[in-house]
Order: sequence, then structure tokens, then C-alpha cells
Amino acid sequence: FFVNNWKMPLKKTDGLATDSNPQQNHIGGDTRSSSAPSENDADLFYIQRIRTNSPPVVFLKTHRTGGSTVQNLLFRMGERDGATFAFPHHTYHFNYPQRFRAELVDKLPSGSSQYDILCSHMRLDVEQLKKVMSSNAIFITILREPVQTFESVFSYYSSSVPAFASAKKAKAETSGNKSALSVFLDSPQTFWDPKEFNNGLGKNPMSFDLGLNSRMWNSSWLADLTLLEEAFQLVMIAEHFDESLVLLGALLKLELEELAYVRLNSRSAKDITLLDEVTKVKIRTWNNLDVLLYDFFLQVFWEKAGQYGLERLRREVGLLRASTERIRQKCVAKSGVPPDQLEDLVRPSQIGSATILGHQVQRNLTKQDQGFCTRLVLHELQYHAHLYYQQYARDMGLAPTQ
Ligand SMILES: Nc1ncnc2c1ncn2[C@@H]1O[C@H](COP(=O)(O)OS(=O)(=O)O)[C@@H](OP(=O)(O)O)[C@H]1O
Repeated sequence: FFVNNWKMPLKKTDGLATDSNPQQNHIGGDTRSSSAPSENDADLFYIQRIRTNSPPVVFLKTHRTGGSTVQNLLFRMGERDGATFAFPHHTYHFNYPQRFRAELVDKLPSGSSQYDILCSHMRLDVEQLKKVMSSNAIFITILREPVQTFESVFSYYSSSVPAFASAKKAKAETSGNKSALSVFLDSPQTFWDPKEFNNGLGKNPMSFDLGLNSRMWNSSWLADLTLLEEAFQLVMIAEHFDESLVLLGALLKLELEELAYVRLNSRSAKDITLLDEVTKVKIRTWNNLDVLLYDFFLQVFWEKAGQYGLERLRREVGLLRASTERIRQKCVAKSGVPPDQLEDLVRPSQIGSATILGHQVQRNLTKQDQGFCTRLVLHELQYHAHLYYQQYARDMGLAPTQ
């Protein structure tokens, strides 16, 4: 799924330092260092952590919800700590849109006794995940407001989800000035065949990723939500990203300075459809299960925030924003940069139908800072390929059909 037009974006690790490939260190330092922390912000990047401090993590990376930004943070944390990643045998996802299965995970590398982090795209199956990850693993995911999610999913997957592609074709065949999204929403049932394997993201995409019955409400739906609530220690909310990160940091025992991020995988403005109220209502109606799902976990989120302490959360979000801003100033020369103006290493892959913007890294950094800052802005596919190579000393495989 979405893989046939994907090619390995880089040769091996293309410039990111690895233990197995030390000559390729021209981008800059290994993130692992034994230097003692000081009061300097920069040193906080390199705190050597003891792996056993952080519990194992499963991150369900839902589509177009801010998941790449969270995954990048987990990649950086894991790489620095020498974590073992549960990677798919092939590509950067677990045979999506099929459900996750334990046998899709590549073998444990020699010297590792367990997987520490699993965060590649998948469709959820909690029981199968429990076969791979130890019983103390923390399950997290992220949801985004359903109208924004669907608008982004439609735009990004308008060629690869058959229902969207048909609407796009229908729009091209008419002379009107309606957007493809409006054409789709006027009569979604005409374009959406529930039996079509690749139409999972075409309706209630977040419910689909969470393994729910995303086609229609049924009597077990609310019970299924409760099971999910029991399975996930944290469901992050994209609209409250920084609050979510503070709660994530508490679960993973991370300092606020370790939660710095830049927004990844943003579409160019030309690919964003502005929505009027009528269109928003149509999106909510078509994705009514995602609306239920989001509203349910939004409430759960604020209950968790209340247990953490709202005043404490507000204070820590302030500190997180301040330290993140310092790190961004240090690392990022320019954000919202079109792909043709970015170097290969930091250019987001353009496998979807929308243009994805990236970040330019500051020049004249120390080698070590350059290593950190490059990782901060690194897109999913490059970072995935790099970590896979580092873990197995071979390239990440292409999809078996290729
Ligand atoms: N921190 C934060 N807060 C809120 N929103 C964020 C954040 N980081 C990324 N984004 C937005 O999430 C969209 C990309 O999501 P994903 O990375 O999950 O996409 S993908 O499924 O991996 O392609 C993409 O949305 P659109 O630009 O609307 O498409 C990003 O802009």
C-alpha cells in the first residue's frame, strides 16, 4: 500500500553517523556521547541515558495527525539510548493497510534481548503487538480533529486511495470549479467501495488505523472504544500537541529539554483546501465514527491532564516551549521550505499527492550539533532507513512485490 511508488530515498545512511558505518560521519556527530551534562542547552542534547530508564514503547502512528513529529522524537530518543527497534522486514510500515501481525517484525538483532520501540506505520492489533513487545510496554497514539485529518488525508492520498482517485478523475472530467474534495463529499458512496482493499483511509481514517470497524457503527463500537482506552496509556491530541508531549515525557521519564521538536510533514499551502461550514458538516457526517472516537479520547485526555495537575501542566508547557524555541533557533535556519530548495538528506519524500515542506539546518554548527540538528528535521523515510541500517548493517528491504 502506497509502496509501489516508493523507492529507498537514500543509499545506506547517506551521511548520518553509525557505529557500523563510521566513515559516513560527514553530517556530524553521533547522538550518543558520554560527555557530562552542563548548564548549556546544547549539552542537554547529548545526555547519555540508561536504556532501562525508559519503558518499552509502542506508538501507533495514525495517518496525517502529526505522527511523524512524534515518531521523530522516538527515533532520536531510541538512537541516543541504543534502543532496539521493532522494524518491519520490508519498507517503513507493517504491510499497511493489513492489520499488524507479529511475524511482520524483523528478527531481534544479536545482542538484544527485547524490542524497545515499535513506531512504524501499521493498522492496530493489540494482541499481536503483545506477542512482540514486553508486557510493560507503554502504548501511545495520536488523534487529530477529524475535519482537519480528513482534509489532509484526502489531499495527501488523493492518488492512492481508490475512492479519492475516482473523485479526482470525476472532477477533472467536469468543467466546474469545485474541488475534488467537494466532488467526493457530494456523493461519497458513489466513489467509495468498502470492499476495495485500499479504501481504508477513505472513511473514518483514524478509526481504521485503530483497527475499529470504520465502515459503520455497530453495537460493539462503544465497548471497543473502552478496550482501546484500557490498552493505551496515552492518546495524544494534535490540537494540544505540547500538552500531549509533557504527558508523554512523564510516561517515558524524559526531561522537558528532550521533548524539543519541529513540525514535520506539513503540506504546502497550495495543497490545503479551505473549508466552508457546509463542507465541514459533510466531512463530519461522512467520518462520524472518527468524530465519536476523537470526542471520546479528547475527554480522556483532559481527565489525564487533570490527574497530572492542570497548573503543573500549564507551567511545564511554558518551559517546554521556551527550551524548544532555543533549540529551534540553534538548529533551524528556515522552515516551510519547498523540497527543491532542500539538500537530499533533509528533503521530505514526496510520495503522496501533496507537496511536503521541510526545514533547512543552520550552517556553521559543531559536528555534534550538526548531527543533532539534522536528526531533528529528518523525515520519516530517511530516519527509518538510517536506523534500520544501523541496527542490521544492511539496507531496509523494498516491498516484496517489487
Ligand atoms: N506538532 C504538530 N501539531 C499539529 N499538527 C502537526 C504537528 N506536526 C505535524 N503536524 C501536521 O500533521 C500532518 C502530518 O501528519 P503525519 O506526520 O502523521 O502524516 S503521515 O501519515 O506520516 O503522512 C500535517 O498536516 P497537514 O499539513 O494539514 O497535512 C502536519 O502539518
